[in-house]
Amino acid sequence: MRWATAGPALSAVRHGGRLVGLCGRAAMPAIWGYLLLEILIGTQGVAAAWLTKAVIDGLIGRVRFADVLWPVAVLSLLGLVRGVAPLIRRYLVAEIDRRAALTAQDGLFKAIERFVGLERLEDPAFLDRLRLAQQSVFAPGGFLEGAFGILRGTLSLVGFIGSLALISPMVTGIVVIAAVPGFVAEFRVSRRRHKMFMDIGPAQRRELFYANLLTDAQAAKEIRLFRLGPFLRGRMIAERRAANAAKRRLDRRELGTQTVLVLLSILASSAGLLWMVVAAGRGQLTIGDVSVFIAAVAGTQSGLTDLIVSTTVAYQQALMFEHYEAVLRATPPAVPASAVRPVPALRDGIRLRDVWFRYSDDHDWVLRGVDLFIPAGATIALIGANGAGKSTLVKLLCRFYEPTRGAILWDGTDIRRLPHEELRDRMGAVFQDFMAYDFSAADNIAVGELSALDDEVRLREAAELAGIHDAISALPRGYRTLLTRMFFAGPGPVGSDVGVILSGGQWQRIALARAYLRQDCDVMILDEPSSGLDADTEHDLHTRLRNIRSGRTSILISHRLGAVRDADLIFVLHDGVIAEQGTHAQLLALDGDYARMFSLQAAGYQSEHHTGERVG
Ligand SMILES: Nc1ncnc2c1ncn2[C@@H]1O[C@H](COP(=O)(O)OP(=O)(O)OP(=O)(O)O)[C@@H](O)[C@H]1O
Repeated sequence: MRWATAGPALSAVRHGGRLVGLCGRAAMPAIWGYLLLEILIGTQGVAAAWLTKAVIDGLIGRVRFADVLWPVAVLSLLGLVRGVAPLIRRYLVAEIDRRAALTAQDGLFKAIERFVGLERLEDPAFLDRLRLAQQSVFAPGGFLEGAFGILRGTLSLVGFIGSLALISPMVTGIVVIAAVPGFVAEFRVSRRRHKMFMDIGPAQRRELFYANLLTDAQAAKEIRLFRLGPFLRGRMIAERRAANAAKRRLDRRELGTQTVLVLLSILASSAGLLWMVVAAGRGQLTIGDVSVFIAAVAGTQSGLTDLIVSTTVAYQQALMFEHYEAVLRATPPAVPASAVRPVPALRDGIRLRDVWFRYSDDHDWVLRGVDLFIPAGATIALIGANGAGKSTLVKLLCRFYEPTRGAILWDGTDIRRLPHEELRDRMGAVFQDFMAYDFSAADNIAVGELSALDDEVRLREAAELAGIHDAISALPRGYRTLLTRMFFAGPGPVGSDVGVILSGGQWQRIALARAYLRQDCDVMILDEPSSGLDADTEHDLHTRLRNIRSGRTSILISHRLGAVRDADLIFVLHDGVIAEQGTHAQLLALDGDYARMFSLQAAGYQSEHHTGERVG
């Protein structure tokens, strides 16, 4: 993967434009309001200083009461701006932040959906980047706050520096020059902080992993039985300590730099005030001038600090947004709906032509030139030892990975040339590691085919076929019962129902019900669909599947050879190639691996049967 390599400052400017664009798309009216307020806030300080001078000079010059009344009235109005504008600004900032973060988050997850396969989600470097990208959904709001802070600071500075320059160009020069090291130092710290966040990313992700593990109900059994708590907690704390050490180093450096800068700035303003006392003593300044001078020195200093802080915030957020942009760059572009051609129904069959596959260059080959043909309408079985590559092969069929060499042809067309979503729409599957979602029973079945989400009849039909309807009906809220104890079923804790936990076999039936929702699909993949089922249900499952799927293509993976013997074709995967293929009878006659495994399993059942008889 190629990440951006442009200089940080340049890329910050580039990202800045995009961040503002994103904020604009999310909350344009609020941005205009915010801008107006910043202009008001940025200019009111200078206006107040000059109005104060007018009042003081007017009073000393003994002008008419009416002549000082208008500056006093405007000063009161400015007081109102000073009091209320920051409150409204806070609301607008929060609103822009919320909206922009929502837009950014939506964009990020839409981009993640566009990944065709699983490789990225198994790449630690990408996952580190993704975590930072998730954090950077708040960057647009933060950047705008920084950018508008720069505007506010600049407006205020122009006014104060101008006022100061009118009274003493020399003092102005000293105060401004004293601020330059601050800018340089803050930029450096920002860059270091950004790099530090990238460096500690993996440690933070591991810490989160341990923290989640320690509170995960599923992991709790082993954690308690094997007394893993202190061990995992120790690792979690070690990761946190490592991250803390990196943060502490930077904080100390920042503390030192900032202390020096503050001293420099105090020195500059003290020099200015000293000059003012001398000049006022010589009668070169009026009392009004003195009041403007004092306000201008303070205003210039706070304006410069504001400017430095705002620039740093904007810069940091822009750097942070690089992660967001990098994830978006890594995703394939969205395909316009008009350009998508539907995948035609399978007529002839699926052919794997000399398929080689390994998960990455660092991994061994899993498949080493697999050639096989799955005729349309046939039930084929895939068998082989643990790790032989059976699940990998079906993952390739679903385009979760691409073959490293060779091709998979859908009626003669390379599946890489077919739109992956349409291809997957033609498939149903029960994966070996199917998901148990923390949803209701209805939702857990409907995930197999979302068009059935609110269709109780279809959901019930699928559940009946999978033999789980009765169990679901008996739950406290039937199909609406949550199949988790992570959440409340109702809106709040008091009086709300909590969910239930299903058994492993019941979950397997839920997964089957999902697949039944797609019973009309072209290709059904069943990867160990019956491993958790009792003997009766397993038999029932295979009979039902045979009847429902009769005439449709099915791929069955199972270690229980009794379950696959009725398949039209059985493929034995060994050492990354198809070592044997044929019907059950043909493979028994061949007397190879299949025959050996089958007799071994059959002998196991036989001996148990005999042992049982003896005991009985
Ligand atoms: N995502 C992955 N990344 C790297 N290696 C993987 C990945 N998934 C599987 N493997 C490796 O690929 C090989 C084949 O695994 P696969 O799950 O396809 O085997 P299988 O035949 O389905 O095994 P089983 O009968 O145990 O389910 C194994 O050596 C496994 O370690």
